Amino acid sequence: MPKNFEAGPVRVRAPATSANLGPGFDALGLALGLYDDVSAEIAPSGVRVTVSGEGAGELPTDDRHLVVRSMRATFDRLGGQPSGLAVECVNRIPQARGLGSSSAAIVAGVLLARALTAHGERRLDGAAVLRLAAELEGHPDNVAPCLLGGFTIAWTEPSGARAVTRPVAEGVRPTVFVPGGRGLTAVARAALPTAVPHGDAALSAGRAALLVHALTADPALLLPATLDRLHQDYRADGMPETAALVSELREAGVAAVVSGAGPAVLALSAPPEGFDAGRDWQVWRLPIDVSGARVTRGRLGHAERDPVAAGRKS
Ligand SMILES: Nc1ncnc2c1ncn2[C@@H]1O[C@H](COP(=O)(O)OP(=O)(O)O)[C@@H](O)[C@H]1O
Ligand SMILES: N[C@@H](CCOP(=O)(O)O)C(=O)O
Repeated sequence: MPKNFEAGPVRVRAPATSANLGPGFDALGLALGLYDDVSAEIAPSGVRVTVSGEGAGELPTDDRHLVVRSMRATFDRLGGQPSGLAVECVNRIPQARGLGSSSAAIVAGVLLARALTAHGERRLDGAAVLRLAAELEGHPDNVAPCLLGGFTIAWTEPSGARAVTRPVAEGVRPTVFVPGGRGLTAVARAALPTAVPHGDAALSAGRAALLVHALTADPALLLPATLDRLHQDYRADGMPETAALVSELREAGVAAVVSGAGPAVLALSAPPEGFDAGRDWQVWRLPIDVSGARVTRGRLGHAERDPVAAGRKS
Protein backbone atom coordinates (compact mmCIF):
# COMPACT_ATOMS: atom_id res chain seq x y z
CA MET A 1 0.00 0.00 0.00
CA PRO A 2 1.53 3.38 -1.01
CA LYS A 3 2.12 5.45 2.10
CA ASN A 4 -0.46 8.09 1.09
CA PHE A 5 -3.33 5.64 1.60
CA GLU A 6 -4.80 3.54 4.40
CA ALA A 7 -4.97 -0.24 3.92
CA GLY A 8 -8.26 -2.05 4.60
CA PRO A 9 -11.90 -1.24 3.95
CA VAL A 10 -13.90 1.61 5.47
CA ARG A 11 -17.67 2.05 5.56
CA VAL A 12 -20.13 4.92 5.95
CA ARG A 13 -23.77 4.92 7.01
CA ALA A 14 -25.34 8.10 5.54
CA PRO A 15 -28.88 9.27 6.43
CA ALA A 16 -31.67 10.48 4.19
CA THR A 17 -32.52 14.15 4.56
CA SER A 18 -35.44 16.44 3.90
CA ALA A 19 -34.37 19.92 2.79
CA ASN A 20 -36.17 23.29 2.74
CA LEU A 21 -38.88 22.23 5.27
CA GLY A 22 -41.18 24.70 3.52
CA PRO A 23 -39.88 28.28 3.67
CA GLY A 24 -36.22 27.49 4.46
CA PHE A 25 -35.21 27.15 0.80
CA ASP A 26 -31.55 26.06 0.41
CA ALA A 27 -31.05 26.63 4.16
CA LEU A 28 -33.00 24.31 6.50
CA GLY A 29 -32.79 20.52 6.61
CA LEU A 30 -33.57 17.52 8.76
CA ALA A 31 -31.76 14.15 8.92
CA LEU A 32 -34.06 11.11 8.84
CA GLY A 33 -33.52 7.56 10.14
CA LEU A 34 -33.29 5.87 6.74
CA TYR A 35 -29.79 5.02 5.53
CA ASP A 36 -27.50 4.12 2.66
CA ASP A 37 -24.51 1.95 3.66
CA VAL A 38 -21.39 2.25 1.53
CA SER A 39 -17.95 0.65 1.91
CA ALA A 40 -14.77 1.25 -0.07
CA GLU A 41 -11.21 0.04 -0.22
CA ILE A 42 -8.14 0.68 -2.31
CA ALA A 43 -7.72 -1.87 -5.14
CA PRO A 44 -4.61 -2.62 -7.22
CA SER A 45 -6.25 -1.12 -10.34
CA GLY A 46 -9.58 -0.15 -11.96
CA VAL A 47 -12.89 0.82 -10.40
CA ARG A 48 -15.49 -1.74 -9.34
CA VAL A 49 -18.85 -0.65 -7.88
CA THR A 50 -21.56 -3.03 -6.70
CA VAL A 51 -25.03 -1.66 -5.94
CA SER A 52 -27.91 -3.36 -4.17
CA GLY A 53 -31.26 -1.92 -3.12
CA GLU A 54 -32.30 1.44 -4.61
CA GLY A 55 -30.67 2.11 -7.99
CA ALA A 56 -29.40 -1.47 -8.49
CA GLY A 57 -29.20 -2.25 -12.21
CA GLU A 58 -29.69 1.45 -13.07
CA LEU A 59 -26.75 3.33 -11.63
CA PRO A 60 -23.38 3.24 -13.40
CA THR A 61 -20.81 0.91 -11.82
CA ASP A 62 -17.70 2.77 -12.92
CA ASP A 63 -16.13 6.21 -12.56
CA ARG A 64 -19.49 7.85 -13.39
CA HIS A 65 -21.04 6.61 -10.14
CA LEU A 66 -21.73 9.57 -7.82
CA VAL A 67 -19.95 8.01 -4.83
CA VAL A 68 -16.84 7.43 -6.97
CA ARG A 69 -17.01 10.93 -8.47
CA SER A 70 -17.19 12.37 -4.96
CA MET A 71 -14.29 10.18 -3.83
CA ARG A 72 -12.24 11.34 -6.84
CA ALA A 73 -12.94 15.01 -6.05
CA THR A 74 -11.86 14.41 -2.45
CA PHE A 75 -8.69 12.51 -3.40
CA ASP A 76 -7.81 15.43 -5.72
CA ARG A 77 -8.27 17.82 -2.79
CA LEU A 78 -6.05 15.59 -0.64
CA GLY A 79 -3.26 15.40 -3.20
CA GLY A 80 -3.59 12.19 -5.21
CA GLN A 81 -5.65 9.37 -6.67
CA PRO A 82 -5.30 5.72 -5.53
CA SER A 83 -4.31 2.87 -7.89
CA GLY A 84 -7.89 1.56 -7.97
CA LEU A 85 -11.11 1.38 -5.96
CA ALA A 86 -13.65 -1.24 -4.91
CA VAL A 87 -16.95 0.22 -3.67
CA GLU A 88 -20.03 -1.56 -2.32
CA CYS A 89 -23.36 0.32 -1.95
CA VAL A 90 -26.48 -0.89 -0.16
CA ASN A 91 -29.04 1.83 -0.87
CA ARG A 92 -32.29 2.34 0.99
CA ILE A 93 -32.93 6.02 0.29
CA PRO A 94 -35.32 6.31 -2.69
CA GLN A 95 -33.59 8.23 -5.45
CA ALA A 96 -34.81 11.40 -7.16
CA ARG A 97 -37.74 11.83 -4.74
CA GLY A 98 -36.50 14.73 -2.60
CA LEU A 99 -35.04 12.67 0.23
CA GLY A 100 -31.41 13.63 -0.29
CA SER A 101 -30.12 10.46 -2.00
CA SER A 102 -27.54 12.42 -3.98
CA SER A 103 -26.31 14.17 -0.83
CA ALA A 104 -25.99 10.82 0.95
CA ALA A 105 -23.91 9.51 -1.98
CA ILE A 106 -21.73 12.64 -2.01
CA VAL A 107 -21.22 12.68 1.76
CA ALA A 108 -20.41 8.95 1.71
CA GLY A 109 -17.87 9.50 -1.08
CA VAL A 110 -16.14 12.43 0.63
CA LEU A 111 -15.95 10.65 4.01
CA LEU A 112 -14.75 7.36 2.47
CA ALA A 113 -11.97 9.05 0.48
CA ARG A 114 -10.88 11.00 3.54
CA ALA A 115 -10.82 7.83 5.66
CA LEU A 116 -8.76 6.02 2.98
CA THR A 117 -6.16 8.80 2.86
CA ALA A 118 -3.31 8.83 5.35
CA HIS A 119 -3.90 11.60 7.93
CA GLY A 120 -7.11 12.44 6.01
CA GLU A 121 -8.95 13.84 9.03
CA ARG A 122 -6.11 16.22 9.82
CA ARG A 123 -5.92 17.39 6.22
CA LEU A 124 -9.68 17.79 5.66
CA ASP A 125 -11.48 18.73 8.87
CA GLY A 126 -15.25 18.64 9.41
CA ALA A 127 -15.77 22.20 8.18
CA ALA A 128 -13.81 21.44 4.99
CA VAL A 129 -15.84 18.26 4.42
CA LEU A 130 -19.05 20.30 4.59
CA ARG A 131 -17.65 22.91 2.17
CA LEU A 132 -16.54 20.26 -0.34
CA ALA A 133 -19.79 18.23 -0.11
CA ALA A 134 -21.91 21.38 -0.57
CA GLU A 135 -19.78 22.42 -3.55
CA LEU A 136 -20.33 19.01 -5.16
CA GLU A 137 -24.09 19.05 -4.42
CA GLY A 138 -24.60 22.68 -5.42
CA HIS A 139 -26.57 23.67 -2.29
CA PRO A 140 -25.84 23.00 1.40
CA ASP A 141 -29.25 22.16 2.88
CA ASN A 142 -29.09 18.36 2.43
CA VAL A 143 -25.38 17.74 2.96
CA ALA A 144 -25.45 19.66 6.28
CA PRO A 145 -28.00 17.40 8.05
CA CYS A 146 -26.55 14.33 6.33
CA LEU A 147 -23.14 15.14 7.86
CA LEU A 148 -24.20 16.60 11.19
CA GLY A 149 -27.55 14.89 11.92
CA GLY A 150 -30.70 16.49 13.35
CA PHE A 151 -32.08 19.86 12.32
CA THR A 152 -29.58 22.10 10.58
CA ILE A 153 -29.44 25.68 9.38
CA ALA A 154 -26.94 26.05 6.54
CA TRP A 155 -25.70 29.08 4.67
CA THR A 156 -22.97 29.95 2.20
CA GLU A 157 -20.22 32.55 2.67
CA PRO A 158 -17.58 33.53 0.08
CA SER A 159 -15.33 30.83 1.59
CA GLY A 160 -18.05 28.16 1.26
CA ALA A 161 -20.87 26.47 3.16
CA ARG A 162 -21.31 26.56 6.92
CA ALA A 163 -24.00 25.06 9.18
CA VAL A 164 -25.25 24.88 12.74
CA THR A 165 -27.48 22.26 14.37
CA ARG A 166 -30.39 22.92 16.73
CA PRO A 167 -32.06 20.30 18.96
CA VAL A 168 -35.58 19.35 17.83
CA ALA A 169 -38.46 19.66 20.33
CA GLU A 170 -40.25 16.57 21.61
CA GLY A 171 -43.37 15.86 19.61
CA VAL A 172 -41.96 16.51 16.12
CA ARG A 173 -42.86 13.32 14.26
CA PRO A 174 -41.73 13.17 10.62
CA THR A 175 -43.80 11.16 8.17
CA VAL A 176 -42.71 10.89 4.55
CA PHE A 177 -45.03 10.14 1.64
CA VAL A 178 -42.99 8.63 -1.19
CA PRO A 179 -44.44 8.37 -4.71
CA GLY A 180 -43.36 5.82 -7.32
CA GLY A 181 -42.55 8.57 -9.84
CA ARG A 182 -39.25 10.40 -9.78
CA GLY A 183 -38.24 14.02 -10.20
CA LEU A 184 -34.69 15.27 -10.58
CA THR A 185 -33.65 18.17 -8.37
CA ALA A 186 -31.93 19.85 -11.32
CA VAL A 187 -35.25 19.91 -13.22
CA ALA A 188 -37.16 21.28 -10.21
CA ARG A 189 -34.55 24.00 -9.74
CA ALA A 190 -34.92 25.03 -13.39
CA ALA A 191 -38.64 25.73 -12.71
CA LEU A 192 -37.79 28.52 -10.26
CA PRO A 193 -37.96 32.18 -11.30
CA THR A 194 -34.92 34.44 -11.04
CA ALA A 195 -36.89 36.93 -8.87
CA VAL A 196 -39.94 36.71 -6.57
CA PRO A 197 -42.32 39.44 -5.38
CA HIS A 198 -41.04 41.28 -2.31
CA GLY A 199 -44.16 40.31 -0.32
CA ASP A 200 -43.51 36.61 -0.97
CA ALA A 201 -39.86 36.96 0.07
CA ALA A 202 -40.88 38.80 3.24
CA LEU A 203 -43.52 36.20 4.11
CA SER A 204 -41.10 33.30 3.58
CA ALA A 205 -38.32 34.95 5.60
CA GLY A 206 -40.71 35.48 8.51
CA ARG A 207 -42.03 31.93 8.37
CA ALA A 208 -38.51 30.46 8.14
CA ALA A 209 -37.57 32.36 11.29
CA LEU A 210 -40.75 31.11 12.99
CA LEU A 211 -39.97 27.57 11.83
CA VAL A 212 -36.70 27.55 13.80
CA HIS A 213 -38.74 28.40 16.92
CA ALA A 214 -41.52 25.91 16.09
CA LEU A 215 -39.13 23.01 15.46
CA THR A 216 -36.96 23.64 18.48
CA ALA A 217 -39.46 24.90 21.08
CA ASP A 218 -43.11 24.99 20.03
CA PRO A 219 -44.33 22.36 17.52
CA ALA A 220 -47.89 23.74 17.86
CA LEU A 221 -46.73 26.52 15.50
CA LEU A 222 -45.48 24.16 12.77
CA LEU A 223 -48.49 24.68 10.48
CA PRO A 224 -48.10 28.47 10.03
CA ALA A 225 -44.30 28.11 10.24
CA THR A 226 -44.10 25.82 7.21
CA LEU A 227 -45.88 28.15 4.77
CA ASP A 228 -43.65 28.84 1.75
CA ARG A 229 -43.86 31.21 -1.19
CA LEU A 230 -40.35 30.78 -2.62
CA HIS A 231 -40.39 27.43 -4.39
CA GLN A 232 -43.36 25.08 -3.90
CA ASP A 233 -45.92 26.96 -6.02
CA TYR A 234 -43.45 27.35 -8.90
CA ARG A 235 -42.80 23.62 -8.89
CA ALA A 236 -46.43 22.53 -8.53
CA ASP A 237 -47.14 22.16 -12.28
CA GLY A 238 -44.29 19.65 -12.52
CA MET A 239 -45.65 17.57 -9.60
CA PRO A 240 -49.45 18.06 -9.38
CA GLU A 241 -50.06 14.99 -7.16
CA THR A 242 -47.47 16.28 -4.70
CA ALA A 243 -49.04 19.75 -4.62
CA ALA A 244 -52.49 18.20 -4.10
CA LEU A 245 -51.32 15.99 -1.22
CA VAL A 246 -49.56 18.91 0.50
CA SER A 247 -52.78 20.97 0.23
CA GLU A 248 -54.96 18.12 1.48
CA LEU A 249 -52.73 17.52 4.49
CA ARG A 250 -52.45 21.24 5.32
CA GLU A 251 -56.24 21.62 5.11
CA ALA A 252 -56.42 18.78 7.65
CA GLY A 253 -54.12 20.81 9.93
CA VAL A 254 -50.93 18.83 9.21
CA ALA A 255 -47.65 20.73 8.76
CA ALA A 256 -46.92 19.23 5.34
CA VAL A 257 -44.37 20.48 2.80
CA VAL A 258 -42.68 19.30 -0.37
CA SER A 259 -39.65 17.28 0.75
CA GLY A 260 -36.56 18.88 -0.80
CA ALA A 261 -37.25 19.49 -4.47
CA GLY A 262 -39.96 16.79 -4.40
CA PRO A 263 -41.89 14.84 -5.41
CA ALA A 264 -41.99 13.24 -1.90
CA VAL A 265 -43.99 15.00 0.82
CA LEU A 266 -42.82 15.54 4.41
CA ALA A 267 -45.29 15.96 7.27
CA LEU A 268 -43.76 17.36 10.45
CA SER A 269 -46.87 16.69 12.51
CA ALA A 270 -48.82 13.44 12.53
CA PRO A 271 -51.54 12.97 9.88
CA PRO A 272 -55.03 12.38 11.35
CA GLU A 273 -55.81 8.79 12.36
CA GLY A 274 -56.93 6.85 9.28
CA PHE A 275 -55.66 9.47 6.80
CA ASP A 276 -55.39 7.73 3.43
CA ALA A 277 -53.00 9.25 0.90
CA GLY A 278 -54.02 6.71 -1.73
CA ARG A 279 -52.21 3.73 -3.13
CA ASP A 280 -49.72 5.78 -5.15
CA TRP A 281 -47.87 6.73 -1.97
CA GLN A 282 -45.74 4.71 0.41
CA VAL A 283 -46.06 6.21 3.88
CA TRP A 284 -43.19 5.89 6.34
CA ARG A 285 -42.92 7.30 9.83
CA LEU A 286 -39.23 7.91 10.33
CA PRO A 287 -37.26 8.91 13.42
CA ILE A 288 -35.01 11.95 13.27
CA ASP A 289 -31.39 10.89 12.84
CA VAL A 290 -29.32 12.75 15.43
CA SER A 291 -25.83 11.47 14.62
CA GLY A 292 -25.28 12.26 10.96
CA ALA A 293 -23.08 10.15 8.68
CA ARG A 294 -20.84 7.74 10.59
CA VAL A 295 -17.54 6.22 9.42
CA THR A 296 -16.23 2.91 10.75
CA ARG A 297 -13.45 0.55 9.68
CA GLY A 298 -14.33 -2.73 7.95
CA ARG A 299 -16.57 -4.05 5.18
CA LEU A 300 -20.36 -4.05 5.30
CA GLY A 301 -21.65 -6.79 7.57
CA HIS A 302 -24.70 -9.02 7.29
CA ALA A 303 -27.13 -6.46 8.80
CA GLU A 304 -25.82 -3.61 6.65
CA ARG A 305 -26.31 -5.70 3.50
CA ASP A 306 -30.04 -6.10 4.15
CA PRO A 307 -31.56 -3.57 1.73
CA VAL A 308 -34.76 -3.06 3.72
CA ALA A 309 -33.72 -3.56 7.34
CA ALA A 310 -32.95 -0.04 8.44
CA GLY A 311 -35.44 2.71 8.71
CA ARG A 312 -38.72 1.87 7.05
CA LYS A 313 -41.62 1.88 9.45
CA SER A 314 -45.02 2.47 7.93
N1 LIG B 1 -26.79 6.25 -3.82
C1 LIG B 1 -26.51 6.78 -5.02
N2 LIG B 1 -25.47 6.31 -5.72
C2 LIG B 1 -25.17 6.86 -6.92
N3 LIG B 1 -25.84 7.87 -7.49
C3 LIG B 1 -26.87 8.36 -6.83
C4 LIG B 1 -27.26 7.84 -5.56
N4 LIG B 1 -28.32 8.52 -5.14
C5 LIG B 1 -28.59 9.43 -6.09
N5 LIG B 1 -27.73 9.34 -7.11
C6 LIG B 1 -27.75 10.13 -8.33
O1 LIG B 1 -28.42 11.34 -8.04
C7 LIG B 1 -29.67 11.40 -8.78
C8 LIG B 1 -30.76 11.93 -7.90
O2 LIG B 1 -30.35 13.14 -7.36
P1 LIG B 1 -31.39 14.29 -7.07
O3 LIG B 1 -32.10 14.63 -8.34
O4 LIG B 1 -30.64 15.38 -6.37
O5 LIG B 1 -32.46 13.63 -6.11
P2 LIG B 1 -32.48 13.37 -4.53
O6 LIG B 1 -33.54 14.26 -4.05
O7 LIG B 1 -32.81 11.93 -4.36
O8 LIG B 1 -31.11 13.73 -4.01
C9 LIG B 1 -29.93 9.98 -9.21
O9 LIG B 1 -30.69 9.96 -10.40
C10 LIG B 1 -28.52 9.44 -9.41
O10 LIG B 1 -27.99 9.87 -10.65
N1 LIG C 1 -32.96 23.32 -1.67
C1 LIG C 1 -32.93 22.26 -2.67
C2 LIG C 1 -33.13 20.94 -1.97
C3 LIG C 1 -33.08 19.75 -2.88
O1 LIG C 1 -33.26 18.57 -2.12
P1 LIG C 1 -33.33 17.15 -2.82
O2 LIG C 1 -33.43 16.16 -1.70
O3 LIG C 1 -34.54 17.17 -3.69
O4 LIG C 1 -32.08 16.99 -3.62
C4 LIG C 1 -34.02 22.52 -3.69
O5 LIG C 1 -35.16 22.71 -3.28
O6 LIG C 1 -33.72 22.54 -4.89
